[in-house]
Amino acid sequence: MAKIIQNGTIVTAADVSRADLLIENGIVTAIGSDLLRLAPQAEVIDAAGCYLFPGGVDPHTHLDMPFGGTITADDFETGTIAAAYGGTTTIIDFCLTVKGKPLSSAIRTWHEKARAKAVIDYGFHLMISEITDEVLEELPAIINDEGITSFKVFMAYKNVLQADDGILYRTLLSAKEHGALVMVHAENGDVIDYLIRQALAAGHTEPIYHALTRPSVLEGEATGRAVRLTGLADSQLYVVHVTCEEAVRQIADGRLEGLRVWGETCPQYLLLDISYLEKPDFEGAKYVWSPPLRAKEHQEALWNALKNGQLQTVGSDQCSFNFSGQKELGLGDFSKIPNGGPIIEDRFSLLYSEGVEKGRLGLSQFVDIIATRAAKLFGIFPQKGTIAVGSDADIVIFDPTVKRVISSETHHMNVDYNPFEGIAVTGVPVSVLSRGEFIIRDQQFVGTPGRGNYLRRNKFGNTSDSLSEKG
Ligand SMILES: NC(=O)NCCC(=O)O
Ligand SMILES: [Zn+2]
Ligand SMILES: [Zn+2]
Repeated sequence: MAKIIQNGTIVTAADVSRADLLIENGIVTAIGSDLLRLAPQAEVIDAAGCYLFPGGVDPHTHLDMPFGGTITADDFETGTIAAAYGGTTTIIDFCLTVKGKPLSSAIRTWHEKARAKAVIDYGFHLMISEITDEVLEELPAIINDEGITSFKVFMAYKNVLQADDGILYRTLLSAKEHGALVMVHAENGDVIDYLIRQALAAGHTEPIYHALTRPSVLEGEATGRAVRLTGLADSQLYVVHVTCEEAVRQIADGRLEGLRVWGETCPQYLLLDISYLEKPDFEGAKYVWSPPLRAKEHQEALWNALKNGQLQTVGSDQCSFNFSGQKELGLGDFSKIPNGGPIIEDRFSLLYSEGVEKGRLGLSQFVDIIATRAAKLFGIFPQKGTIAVGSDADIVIFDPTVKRVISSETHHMNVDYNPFEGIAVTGVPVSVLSRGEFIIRDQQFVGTPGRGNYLRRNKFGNTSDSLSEKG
């Protein structure tokens, strides 16, 4: 049945306007006033006092993923339900390949994990565990047949996932040739490996040593190396989970020179700092991410970089492990703490509350960062990431006046803690539509697992928007 959303304020990355929306067959078909003229039978939804945002696009999630000897606590069902509660209607999840096996078998596995469970639409990046000649040969088919047009290469996690510079360079060349975007985890894995072994040999086993063995200079160095290799290959690069001023500077310098380089940060790096890793009773393990949380002054650098466009997106890097039984695998050895945390639900609200409410970001800038830019970079715009005639009706009806306090007692992620426990946020996604269907209505989940569609993404540079993607 057609729907009309009335009396809301529509916010896109381009403008803010008071207008009504007509939704038919899952698509926005008109924006304006007096829309009942066009669809007299439509269900009318009153959004007075609310913003209408495009559904969030989270470009960085790890659901149902084996990592560090365990498997993430959230799968495609719990993870996407939590995402929906939080105002995110599209995710791009990392399909982890298996060493020695064809890429296509990992992709099959990821489809099986997602198909019957996802409640929102989803695409895949490929997270390549080992890049060999065979893997490089397989990439063009993955891009063309699967619509997977971005690959993550690791410069860290030595002896597990790390690729060397030659491999990164060849991946950049292949991406340029076939129309893909290379994503990079930029930390100097060789030096980190040495520092970890030194720390453990000296008997330093606590969570704080996770951060102390991964100093920001090693993220800056690796980021600079990746940016320079991208320039040499005349390719395109997206640096995931940027945490520090040194890395921002490398990305900004590359962009100033006209290189096709973009950067993502995450809520944890904007809001939490290294002191959290020193919490007693091993609680610091809850705050173990790679790269790690940094000294507080880096937060200002990241906010400024978002504001002035040096960084373009905020991903959740959702990668949840329970404290009990999972993070605890690192008791007695910080290097065995599974990396990552549960953020998929709170990414949208945290960025609104800490960004827009606190005057760090404008409304349209918020939409660009939370939805539009990722949709453009990853080849799903304008189907996703905006409110426009012809776009999917993925809409968040957002009340900017309601306040709530984040807590694991009330969150919907399948995990026993929340890293933002006790933080108050202003603004709540009251109702969320995905392709015109309510999946959250009045803060209650009303969707169905399995309704989410797989998104076959456009090649990099294949839409007018990613071609002109400079800003
Ligand atoms: N970021 C993190 O700590 N965990 C997830 C895996 C990754 O993105 O490197
Ligand atoms: Zn990473
Ligand atoms: Zn990640």
